[in-house]
Amino acid sequence: MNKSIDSLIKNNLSGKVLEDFNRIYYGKKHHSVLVLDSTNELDFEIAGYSLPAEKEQLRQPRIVRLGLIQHSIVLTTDSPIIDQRQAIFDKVRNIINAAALEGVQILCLQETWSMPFFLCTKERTKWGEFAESAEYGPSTLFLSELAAKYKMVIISPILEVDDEGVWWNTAVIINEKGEYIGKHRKNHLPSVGSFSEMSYYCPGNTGHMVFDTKYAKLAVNICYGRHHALNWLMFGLNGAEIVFNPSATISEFGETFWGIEARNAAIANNYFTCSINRVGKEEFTVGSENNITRSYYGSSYITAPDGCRTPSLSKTRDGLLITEIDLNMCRQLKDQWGFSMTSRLDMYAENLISYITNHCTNNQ
Ligand SMILES: NC(=O)NCCC(=O)O
Repeated sequence: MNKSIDSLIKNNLSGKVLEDFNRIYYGKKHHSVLVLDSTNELDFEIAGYSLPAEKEQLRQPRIVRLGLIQHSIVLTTDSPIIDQRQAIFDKVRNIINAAALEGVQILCLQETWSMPFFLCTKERTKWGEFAESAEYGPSTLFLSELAAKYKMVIISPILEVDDEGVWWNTAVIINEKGEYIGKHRKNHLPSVGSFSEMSYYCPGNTGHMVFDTKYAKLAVNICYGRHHALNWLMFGLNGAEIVFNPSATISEFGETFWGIEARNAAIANNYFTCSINRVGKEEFTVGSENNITRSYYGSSYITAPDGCRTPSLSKTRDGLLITEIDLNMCRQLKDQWGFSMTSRLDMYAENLISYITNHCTNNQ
């Protein structure tokens, strides 16, 4: 089924019933739709919302415009690597230009955006030239120019190869001057079904970094890390106001979880979460005749600390989701719920140490 729940609801409910559904499912504030300047003849979906905070007497709103891009690959995966990458660059440049027109200040791309997700083929050598330097690779250089041109912070998840030739699943952070300011490497690697990424790279060694950018304190939780609640927790403890979850996942793996895990993390950690999933079909020929086909379901969306969320982008189309948020909401929800006071971290730390000690001892 290629219809998202959002489109099914919009096309089958109306009036008071639709209003009640929206209030309960999305939360009270989500439907403030942004008026967009972009023209209609774009060849991708574009949608804009706002997730406002309560007005305060002493603090001005801290309004930031976020942009999430989901896109398919352009050429077939047996095309020359340089052509595949350039075709994706050309598509993404077009969408970033539209994001700039709409005033996007922080933009996030999907997991390993500048290549097909060949990590399902169990092959390495054939695809090795997609791996690139985090600081100086073609994807970083391409986006740095756009970041400086549009004064946009850009999060660029890529396949990194470091100076020792080791691969990592890495999100590069580029600031609004087009400067490389750091990277986060994927903490949790899947070994489930056709997702067996441990044969490609190591679990990340950058911990839970939070990047204090011009517009917000942000962190990145790459794809499979969304299933690990403590992964989300640590970004929050380190001060993140927005956590981006660039992903590449298919319906067979937890599409029912997709709208739950990042939304729950936003509520539990009093920050915004941004869920970006790859979209479109990708076909690989492995060996002489084995073909692998995968379809990614997009459905990117954003959740606020109060649990209100935007509708998802399409399950099948390239898309740009623009959302205007007020970062004051993070503190407002911290004050309202007092999770940092009631969290009992010392108790959990003690119990975790004891579990690990006993568990590891038993396993030796
Ligand atoms: N890229 C990735 O980590 N996919 C794992 C499958 C999932 O967690 O949905």
